[in-house]
Amino acid sequence: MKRLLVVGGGLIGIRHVHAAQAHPDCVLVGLADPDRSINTDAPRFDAMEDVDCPVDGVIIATPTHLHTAHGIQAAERGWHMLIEKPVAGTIEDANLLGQAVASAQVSSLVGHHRRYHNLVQHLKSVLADERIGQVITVSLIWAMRKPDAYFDQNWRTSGGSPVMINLVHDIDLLRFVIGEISDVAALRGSSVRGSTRVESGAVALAFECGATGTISFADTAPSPWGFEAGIGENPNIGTTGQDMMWITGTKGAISFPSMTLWHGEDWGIPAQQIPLELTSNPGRPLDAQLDHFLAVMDGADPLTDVADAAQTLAVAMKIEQELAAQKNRRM
Ligand SMILES: NC(=O)C1=CN([C@@H]2O[C@H](COP(=O)(O)OP(=O)(O)OC[C@H]3O[C@@H](n4cnc5c(N)ncnc54)[C@H](OP(=O)(O)O)[C@@H]3O)[C@@H](O)[C@H]2O)C=CC1
Ligand SMILES: O=C1CO[C@H](CO)[C@@H](O)[C@@H]1O
Repeated sequence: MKRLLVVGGGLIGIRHVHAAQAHPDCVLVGLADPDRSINTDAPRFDAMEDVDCPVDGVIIATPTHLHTAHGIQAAERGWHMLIEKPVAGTIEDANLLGQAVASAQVSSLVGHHRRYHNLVQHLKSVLADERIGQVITVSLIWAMRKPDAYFDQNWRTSGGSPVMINLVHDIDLLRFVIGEISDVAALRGSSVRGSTRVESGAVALAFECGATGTISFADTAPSPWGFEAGIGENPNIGTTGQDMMWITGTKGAISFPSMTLWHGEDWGIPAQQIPLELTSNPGRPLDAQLDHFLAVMDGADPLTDVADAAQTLAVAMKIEQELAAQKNRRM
């Protein structure tokens, strides 16, 4: 039975608390968070430093800029760690964390939980099996309207760019199913809320395999299109079941998450829809991620560790830097 600690009990941390409490192979030793108003029956600590009981692994779900400090502390105490995404607030911080993990010889896993969704894994194998030939293009939309309160007087007020909070998931998804990203360019959208942070924009991507892609994103536009809306994986976000990603290749195309597969020839012949057998969903990605974290603590290879997640972060940071250098476009 693995002893788990959760640090940070906000929007995602409390979901980790519930997942750990429900898991038969681990016991939650506590939640460390200074906010005593959090509604939980887990044993409480005000800070990670106060934890005085044995711990095997920690889930770090604090604001992004604190991941490195908490991760280094965990490594020094010999605890394996699951760190929420993005792995750190800067590349320098990610490298420091990577060094601490390596020198303490503990395992790390980063919370890019979409990798555990069975449809994502199915898409990865469809592309790897070249069911659409060689990937040529990908178009992805992530657009939702987050409530104003989400950004009100907290760490997201100025640091809450959807690139670091949300696109980092999409970037990781693209790396996972298509391959490494070699180049990016980005344009900043208009500010609707009047904030200084990025709110929306457009990104162009080049992949090492030769494919190119685009991402349109906004946290100011209520829309049916986005991973969470399409998949229904986040209890706070309404599900529409609509596609949010369209991939073309030399032999056909596929849209996601409907996994609608098309085969085509030349322009005179309409593309044909090909039935694809889908396996039933084995469970929620956050639970599957926890299963994997427990295995990683026993020596399994992590699906994405600090070093791998730092590559996703590097792409997000490059986009963020390009956008930060541009003025808000006016409506
Ligand atoms: N994988 C996923 O689907 C998701 C991942 N995330 C990631 O998780 C992280 C947290 O995001 P989110 O849950 O939205 O943020 P929240 O602000 O909702 O939660 C963060 C919590 O950490 C607490 N906290 C702050 N400082 C400390 C500290 N030193 N020690 C212990 N606890 C502390 C905060 O307390 P207080 O409010 O009092 O400051 C708050 O309760 C981010 O990196 C984010 O990108 C977020 C959402 C979903
Ligand atoms: O990491 C995340 C943070 O923002 C979104 C909404 O709060 C989540 O769905 C997402 O997975």
